[in-house]
Amino acid sequence: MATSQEQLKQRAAQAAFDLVKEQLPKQAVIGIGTGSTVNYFIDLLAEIKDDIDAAVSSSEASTARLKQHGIPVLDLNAVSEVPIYVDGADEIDEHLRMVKGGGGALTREKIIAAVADTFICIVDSSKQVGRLGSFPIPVEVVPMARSYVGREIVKLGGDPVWREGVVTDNGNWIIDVHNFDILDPIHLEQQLNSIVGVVTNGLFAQRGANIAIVADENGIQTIK
Ligand SMILES: O=C[C@H](O)[C@H](O)[C@H](O)COP(=O)(O)O
Repeated sequence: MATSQEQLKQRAAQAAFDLVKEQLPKQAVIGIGTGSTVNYFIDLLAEIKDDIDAAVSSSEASTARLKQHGIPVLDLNAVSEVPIYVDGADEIDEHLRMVKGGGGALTREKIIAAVADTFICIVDSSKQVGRLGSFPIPVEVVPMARSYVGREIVKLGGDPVWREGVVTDNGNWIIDVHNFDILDPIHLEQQLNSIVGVVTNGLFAQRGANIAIVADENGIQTIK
């Protein structure tokens, strides 16, 4: 019987958990991303909650799940070192650059990723792409700038679609940008960031992952 996508996500989370158990220093703070794949990881992390100091979390949803398991969550401002950050992705390429933010958590994710020494990305193989951009690029905007940012995105060649009704944990809105032809993800990430009113965007190219754990039908592939 074919392995379901949920089973693959679970396997990727298990492989990351095994790696974290081996590599995370005792009583360290671990960075936790957001999404259905990371949820499996959080559930496993509960097994070693006494061996870690606490977590820093990229969303209210992950914070709630961590706390349900009795894992303390610290404000990032109280933390100077995050040795390992574990998160999923919507797309990942061979250089471990990613598109993230399908769940709207991109800004806090990018902040924790910036602090972390090692970013471990956990995905099922459907997230692997030759070129980023089939998944629309999420852009978090200050609400009053939505239309302006949309017009600027059109000038860059993208088709902006407002994710109407969604408010991020930071009180902002999301624009999903379709049809970008992404030849240089780092350049586009910078261009999007330089539009006034943009808080952050879901291209994780300047700071990609250090390790990708990819689960497919045949097992686990670890890419560094
Ligand atoms: O905002 C959400 C995050 O960037 C997620 O890490 C990403 O959308 C992948 O989520 P999932 O593991 O549910 O596919």
